Order: sequence, then C-alpha cells, then structure tokens
Amino acid sequence: MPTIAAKHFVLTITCPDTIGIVAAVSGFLSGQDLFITKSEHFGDSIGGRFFMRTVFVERPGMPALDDLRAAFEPLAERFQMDWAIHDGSVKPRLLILVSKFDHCLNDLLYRYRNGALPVEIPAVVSNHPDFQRVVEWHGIPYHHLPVTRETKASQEAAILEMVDRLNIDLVVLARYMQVLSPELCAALSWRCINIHHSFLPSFKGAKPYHQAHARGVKLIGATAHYVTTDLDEGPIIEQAVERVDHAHTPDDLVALGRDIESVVLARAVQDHVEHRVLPNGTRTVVFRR
Ligand SMILES: Nc1nc2c(c(=O)[nH]1)N[C@@H](CN(C=O)c1ccc(C(=O)N[C@@H](CCC(=O)O)C(=O)O)cc1)CN2
Repeated sequence: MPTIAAKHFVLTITCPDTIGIVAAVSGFLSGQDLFITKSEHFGDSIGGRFFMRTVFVERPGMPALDDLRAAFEPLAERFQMDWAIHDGSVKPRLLILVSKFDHCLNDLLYRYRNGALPVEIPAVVSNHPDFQRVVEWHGIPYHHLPVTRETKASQEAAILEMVDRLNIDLVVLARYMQVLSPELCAALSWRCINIHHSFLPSFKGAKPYHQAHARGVKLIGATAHYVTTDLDEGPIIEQAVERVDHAHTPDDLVALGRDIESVVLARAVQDHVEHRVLPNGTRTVVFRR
C-alpha cells in the first residue's frame, strides 16, 4: 500500500470510444506496478468520444516520468488518444488579470495564501492601478498595463510575452473587463478561464445584473468558461445560482453576485489545475472532486 505522502500523478485521456480502453490503461499501470488511487471515465454516446482521468502514486524505483510517457505511447497510438501524464507535485503557474472589481482576485489570493489552491502566481496584470498594494502585499509582482483602442495590440503583446517568459499554465480573467482579440484567444486556447457574472447563456456582455433586474428573474448566477473569440460563448466549466426576488435592486444583485462569482471561479480554477477538465468539442467533461 502507498504511503500518505507518496507523490501522485494524473493521467488524462480523450479518444474515440471503443471496447478495451479501461482494461488497456489499467493493465498498463498494473504492468508498471503502479497503484491507482482513483479512476473515472465517461463515454459520450452522442459525440462518440471517451474521457478518462486516472490518479496513481509513485513507487520506489518507478521509471522516470519521461520514460513512463514513452512506455505509454504505443498504447496511446493504438487508441488514437490525446493524453498527458501530469506530475501532481508540480504547482501550475497562474497569471491573473483584473480590472476594477477585486472580489474574485481577493478570493483567489486568499486560497493561494492558505494553501487551498496549490498554485504559483508569478504575476497579476491589470489595466488599472487600483490593486497594486494588496497584490504586492502577497509578494506578487503587479503589472499595470493600461489599454486603449490604440494600445490594445501592444498591451496584448505584453501579456503574451509574460505568459511565455513566466511559463504560465493558466490565465485567469478575474473580472477583467476587456474583450481579448482573436489572436490572443487562439494563443491561450483552453488555458484562459473567464468568470461571467450571469447564468449563461442568459445576459451576455456587460451589465448582466441590470439586464437580469429588468427581466425580473428569480435566479441569478455566474459562469466560469474557457475564453474564445465569441464573447461569453466559450466552453463552460462551472456554474452556480442563487434565488432572488422582486425586492432586490440591481445593486443588491451585484452584491449577491460577488460571492457566487468568487466561488464559481475558484472551483473552475481548481478543477483545471487538478486536471479534472477535459475538452469535448465546444463543451467540457469535468470529473469533479
Ligand atoms: N474574447 C473574449 N474576451 C473576453 C471574454 C470572452 O468571453 N471572450 N469575456 C470577458 C469578460 N466579460 C464578461 O464576462 C466582458 C468583459 C468586457 C466586455 C466589454 O464590453 N468591454 C468593453 C470595455 C469595457 C470597459 O472598458 O470597461 C470593450 O472591451 O469594449 C464584455 C464582457 C473578458 N474578455
């Protein structure tokens, strides 16, 4: 039996669905004398794709990770897999982007500080100077990159240069209120998560709470999704809702929404960094905790 402290690895797989995938994967790991602690899979009968997330732990004398990956390759080719083996002890590196609202930023910084979110945050970027002190208090560099119509291309180039230079694994739009260009969306495909302050597909765009109030809804919510060129249309990772009523003003809805947004974004970021989210076309498969 593995020890509690044993390092863990996460194998993620997507491939055309067929017979024998689970047996082949578990057979490979047992053949390597590797102990599986958790394994989940899903076959999409509509899309015809198979999805799997398997957690296994290190053992004394196990192959180096690159050698294990090389050993797995023939099986992966046989099933035409998109796959990866992630080292669970390596902390993913986040770049957080924020504009004028700090509730999601503060929530992520708190989870980072208390260890609930096992990540590195090499930098925070904003198009406003407002949150420099709180970010630097966490020992994190703050980059104030103003953006106007004229400077948008160079501002985005500076963001992408940081993503490459700082080896960023995930960009988090924590209420960053600028529409990313198609070029930046393509460069950050499946590694940029946005929090939209409505229960999508309702109330896209800016000011969703005022739209919701005008519509007289009885539920409000928030949606975390991967960013694509189509505004607020990206693959959804997490959502949540809260009941409201006729007495709530738009400002009441904004205040209620802050908590929902913070929780939904933190869940989505945690799902992503724990390799629980697998792409399925314009949708996602999420193997939740
Ligand atoms: N390419 C994408 N970029 C962004 C997305 C996205 O889905 N695709 N989501 C937004 C966040 N967002 C809603 O969740 C949002 C942000 C900003 C706007 C908007 O209209 N912004 C105006 C400027 C507003 C300002 O300066 O305050 C604009 O960019 O012209 C709509 C929706 C993040 N980016």
